[in-house]
Amino acid sequence: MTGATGVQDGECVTLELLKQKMADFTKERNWERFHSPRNLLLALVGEVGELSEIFQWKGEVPKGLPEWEEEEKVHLGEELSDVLLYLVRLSDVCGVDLGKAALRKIELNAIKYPKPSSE
Ligand SMILES: Nc1ccn([C@H]2C[C@H](O)[C@@H](COP(=O)(O)OP(=O)(O)OP(=O)(O)O)O2)c(=O)n1
Repeated sequence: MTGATGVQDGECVTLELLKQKMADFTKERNWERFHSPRNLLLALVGEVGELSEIFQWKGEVPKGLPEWEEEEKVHLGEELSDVLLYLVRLSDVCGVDLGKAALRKIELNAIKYPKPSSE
């Protein structure tokens, strides 16, 4: 089953697929002129603000969000997606391979913050 997403159940959603879908979405609407690096960065920051609003005034919430209504979780997924999609698109228009850059950064993090030595 692919449902509305075009992705098979159990199939991994790759950054490459999201990048291609965002590129197609933009081209089909002739919006490429709006998707400049600066505009995308501002859009990304705006969506981070919308994501923050969901948690605003709630205080600390337990992992898994057990007390949240389904509707709130759907909304959370939408705002997380907006952030991810603008990040993927920003990386693309800047010519940065986000997946490779992120893997490299994880390596750098591991060097900067070594595992505790076993006693
Ligand atoms: N110029 C644009 C406008 C929108 N989008 C895409 C990327 C985001 O995933 C989503 C953002 O759409 P909206 O600006 O309508 O923001 P919201 O979906 O958050 O709506 P609202 O701000 O009304 O909650 O659409 C895009 O790629 N380029």
